[in-house]
Amino acid sequence: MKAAGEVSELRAAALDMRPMWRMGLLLSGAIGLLGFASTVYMFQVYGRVVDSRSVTTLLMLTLATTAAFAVMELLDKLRQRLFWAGSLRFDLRMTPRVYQASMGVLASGRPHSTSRVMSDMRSVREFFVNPALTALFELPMSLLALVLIFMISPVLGWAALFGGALQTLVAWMNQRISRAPLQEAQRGAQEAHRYADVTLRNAQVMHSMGMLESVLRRWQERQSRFLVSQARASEAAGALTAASKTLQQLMGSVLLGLSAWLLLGNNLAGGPAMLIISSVLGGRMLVPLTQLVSQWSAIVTFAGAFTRLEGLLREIPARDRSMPLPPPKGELRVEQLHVAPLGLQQLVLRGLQFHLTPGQVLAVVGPSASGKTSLAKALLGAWPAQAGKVRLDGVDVFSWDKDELGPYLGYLPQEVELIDGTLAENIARFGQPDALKLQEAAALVGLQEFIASLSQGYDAPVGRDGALLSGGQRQRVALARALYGRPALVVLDEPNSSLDEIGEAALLRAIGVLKSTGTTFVINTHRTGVLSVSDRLLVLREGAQLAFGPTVEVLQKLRDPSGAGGQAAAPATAPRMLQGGTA
Ligand SMILES: Nc1ncnc2c1ncn2[C@@H]1O[C@H](COP(=O)(O)OP(=O)(O)OP(=O)(O)O)[C@@H](O)[C@H]1O
Repeated sequence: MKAAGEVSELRAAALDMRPMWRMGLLLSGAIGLLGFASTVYMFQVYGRVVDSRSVTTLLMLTLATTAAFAVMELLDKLRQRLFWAGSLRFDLRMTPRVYQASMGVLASGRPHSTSRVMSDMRSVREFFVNPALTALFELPMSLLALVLIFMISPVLGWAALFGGALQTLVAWMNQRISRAPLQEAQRGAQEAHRYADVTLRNAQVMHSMGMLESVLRRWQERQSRFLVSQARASEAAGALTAASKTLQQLMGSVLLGLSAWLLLGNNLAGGPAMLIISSVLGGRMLVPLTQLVSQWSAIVTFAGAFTRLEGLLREIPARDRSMPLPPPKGELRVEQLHVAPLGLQQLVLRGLQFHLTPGQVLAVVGPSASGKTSLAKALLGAWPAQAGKVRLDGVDVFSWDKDELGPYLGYLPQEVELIDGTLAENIARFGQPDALKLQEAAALVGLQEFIASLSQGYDAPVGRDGALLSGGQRQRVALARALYGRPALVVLDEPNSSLDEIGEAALLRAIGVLKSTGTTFVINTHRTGVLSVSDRLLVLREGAQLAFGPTVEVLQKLRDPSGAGGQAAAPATAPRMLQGGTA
């Protein structure tokens, strides 16, 4: 929860641009004042020129007014540029942070649309250059116009104020009427977006199993729901936008009529010129309000996007970069760890407690859904602990800055994800590839021959999601990425699921090599091969720690809880235990 009075990151970023807002206000003031040039011109023509009948005066006044309009145009362009630059600055500052938060939610496995988040970011960025924002900056000029009308005649002033109140009422009604359909349209858009995202990710499965048509039908249903509510929302907002424009025009005529009436009764100071001036001022006064009404859907879209982004950033807080920590050595301590998936309350791990020294290999076993992947996510700091801690060299991994900690961690997820790019880029985690480290990682997982056989070698593309590689090759590349640079802690989630015998032998060899140089391993597995290189064994069941200790001892205990059996029989129990049995 956000503490009372605490400013959200987005608001803070906008507030940090105070000089730009101030300049925007100043420019809007100047533009607004110059906008009165036509009124002044009119006043002067009716007064000075008509009285003096001087063509020179008329010419000079015309020139001065034209110059005023030229300057106004220039200032308007300047203001546009200022807000464009502001939107760019805001975007450059906040997009990486929003992207990181979005990735954080994605990593948690929750349904989430990054493209929706990016479209929210675009809505916020584009609001900087929306006429509604300019209208907000021009509101002080409305006030000035009102004061001038009051100065001409209080009767006109009150009439203008009444018009302003009516226009505000229209804006309020607009907000009331269009809020629900606009929100519904936004929700619909979000749902259609998310659905499109998910289906795009699963295009291969859909295509090969002929699911395309039914999926398309479902998407169309969502899309048409969104389009209908959008049309409803625009219709609701549109009706009042027309009313607001009519009101603005009517205002000019009402003030003109009232001024004429005042003039007939000799109650209008300034004479006939004031007829036109008050009418023009009345119209001008309502311009920003009309603009706000006509841009209402943009305002609602902006507000919705802003609130959603604030929620996202609150959920995935920025990590503290203030104190760089020394590189970890790989001492892993898990203390009374309770974990729930990111954003949820339901615990999937309860009370885990173990300790690994640098260079130790831990095998984590347990039946499906016992919490192995959840533990991997918690160890990497992707899921926060609800209670307890995961400490790497004594430091809580969740609060450790990911960019700082990342190079010291290796992770092979259960579902291998490669990124469109070259082999070198993927293995080197898209950083500046180091030739020696690349070769070492490739050799460790037995990939060097395959890479040498490629005409482009390390520069060969892997394709989208690694589509140009076989399943086993993808897993080896991902494994090489996890081992690149000899991280202090490597977490492997089912590393041998797509490996053949040679691949598995290479994996066990790689673990042996890096273990001897101090890398700590945590390996989730359903297969027994890994047990031959593991020092410790953790058995999970339904999110709880069933056993932890030296591999042979745990196996022994599981086989013979009374402690009567011999050690030699232990490995034979492994296959059953990996399926979820305890003996
Ligand atoms: N993102 C999530 N949201 C909600 N529940 C989740 C999420 N991820 C996992 N779970 C739940 O957490 C529990 C443990 O899942 P986990 O993936 O950690 O098991 P596992 O031991 O790795 O299973 P497997 O061997 O099948 O991969 C399951 O009951 C699962 O439903």
